[in-house]
Amino acid sequence: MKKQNTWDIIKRLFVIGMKFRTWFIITLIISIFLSVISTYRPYLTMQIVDSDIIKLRDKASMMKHIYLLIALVFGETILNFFLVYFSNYISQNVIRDIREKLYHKLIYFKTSFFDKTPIGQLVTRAVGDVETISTVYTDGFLMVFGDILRIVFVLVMMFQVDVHLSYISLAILPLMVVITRFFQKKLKKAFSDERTWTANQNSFVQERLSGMTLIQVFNRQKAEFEKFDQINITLKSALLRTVFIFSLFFPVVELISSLFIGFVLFYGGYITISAGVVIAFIQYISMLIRPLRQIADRFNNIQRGIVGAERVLGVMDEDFSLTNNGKVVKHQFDGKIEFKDVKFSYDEKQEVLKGISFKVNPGETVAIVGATGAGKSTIISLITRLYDINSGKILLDDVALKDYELYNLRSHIGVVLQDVFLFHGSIFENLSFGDETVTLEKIRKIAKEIEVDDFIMSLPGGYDYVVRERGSSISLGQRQLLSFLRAYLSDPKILILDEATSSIDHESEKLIQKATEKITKNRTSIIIAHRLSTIEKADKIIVMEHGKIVEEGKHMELLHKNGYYATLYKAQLKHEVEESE
Ligand SMILES: Nc1ncnc2c1ncn2[C@@H]1O[C@H](COP(=O)(O)OP(=O)(O)OP(=O)(O)O)[C@@H](O)[C@H]1O
Repeated sequence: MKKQNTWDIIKRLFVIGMKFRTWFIITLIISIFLSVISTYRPYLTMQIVDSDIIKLRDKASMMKHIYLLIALVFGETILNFFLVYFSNYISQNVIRDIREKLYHKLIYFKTSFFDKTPIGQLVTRAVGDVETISTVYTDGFLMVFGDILRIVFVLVMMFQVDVHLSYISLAILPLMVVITRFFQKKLKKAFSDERTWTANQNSFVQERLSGMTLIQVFNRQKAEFEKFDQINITLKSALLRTVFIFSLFFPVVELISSLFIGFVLFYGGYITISAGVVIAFIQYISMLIRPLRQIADRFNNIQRGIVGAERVLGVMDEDFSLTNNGKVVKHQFDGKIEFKDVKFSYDEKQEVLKGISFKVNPGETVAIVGATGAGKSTIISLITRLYDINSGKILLDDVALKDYELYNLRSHIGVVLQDVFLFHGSIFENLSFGDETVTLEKIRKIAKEIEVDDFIMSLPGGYDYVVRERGSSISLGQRQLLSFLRAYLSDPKILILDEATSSIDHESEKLIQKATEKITKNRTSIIIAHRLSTIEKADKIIVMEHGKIVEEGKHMELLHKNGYYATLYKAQLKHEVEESE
């Protein structure tokens, strides 16, 4: 993430906020009115005390001024309400926009970005950090403008009331500026630490909650708790540092304010200034300190918002989306796939595919087998263009994969991934997956074809049955069946099936076998095979080892060869026999 200049961030946030310029202007006008009204109040009080009460003893004039004072107080209250409401209205709209843009950006990022970035960190960016940006608007531009305006008006009024006292009071300004700057610097670092450790904690908790079963079966609760505790302690220290700075700042400001008021009282008594002037000045000093302190306070919040904005804008500035320069758009594919000397690595360290070449003719079913880590699933990721290859060529119907428009390409490929992912929601929602053209009737028709309708209907509520997060409320086999149905629904020309390695119950296994036969018919299918039945019936078997193809052919041919495949097959067969005993 690039480091950004604070002013650049402020400028960018200002530009984003300008979308709501009408509200900005309305709030600005309210702010001006408020400054005028509030600074006129002490002046009026002075008039009531000095002129109406002490000098003239004019009851009628006093009542007139008191009514005006009451009107001003009410007016101020109403305007304050609108000021707070409108500035929050602007900020909530702005952050809604930012959230939308960020999420939009994220869902188009390429897979490698998510490989490298902890999900918890992204959750912090998308939720917590965005939230802090709102303070830039609620406490930011408009409020600071209002505060500055109030300071100017207060100074003008002070000079109207008493020039000498005004000069004395002016000394407060540089003092406050120095103190504020000092605390501000300390706070910037504290905020940054605070956000970093919040993100760390989020990522840790998110990951551990996802892997809770693992933690529990391995009895790692204590060790994991200790790790969490360590992060928690650091986060607490970071938060306490912020609190410490704040706790010191406010009493110091209060102290200065009290000292100045005391001095005005002393000076007023000493050179016998009128009571009204003293009363007005006491109010003016508070009115001067309040915006000064608020500005400091607001700057702190703005600072926090800017730190958040820096992180959020940083993610938004990154361009991690997969290049989609392909122009070829097809409505119909034959389904011929060809790999020509494809080399690929996830990172610079290790080449995962070391020159893979094979061909799948339209309508064929090809099984890919090999030991774990051989690179089988990687082939799937490359066909679906989750990653781009380093060298070589992948052709689909004789056109290079990257020459196809990406979303058009993916719309013709159906995928059943090894790790079936279901979202929290009904079975129907999981199957239609946001495609509004998919109706329940259509789903049921297809489900019947691959014989999974009965199983779905046997769940409480049938297609309305709500699957818990990640599909944890249904069995692995059932999840796979749903995943089959999801892939089959779009009637893809190419089907890619990454069979789960984990064994599943006999009933689901049978259903999956039947479904596989059905859905691979009349379409090009690539199956990362772990089951013997799939392997035997395949038109071709590709055997992989350490990122290379070591054998290729039909089941019987490969068995007769008595090479790597035969060894793998026999090992699997033995395993299956042992399991069934
Ligand atoms: N996202 C990733 N980032 C970095 N390396 C990866 C990533 N995914 C896989 N690898 C590495 O690439 C190699 C091939 O992995 P791949 O998942 O393709 O193997 P596989 O043959 O499908 O294994 P399995 O049968 O266990 O699924 C492995 O060494 C693995 O560690």
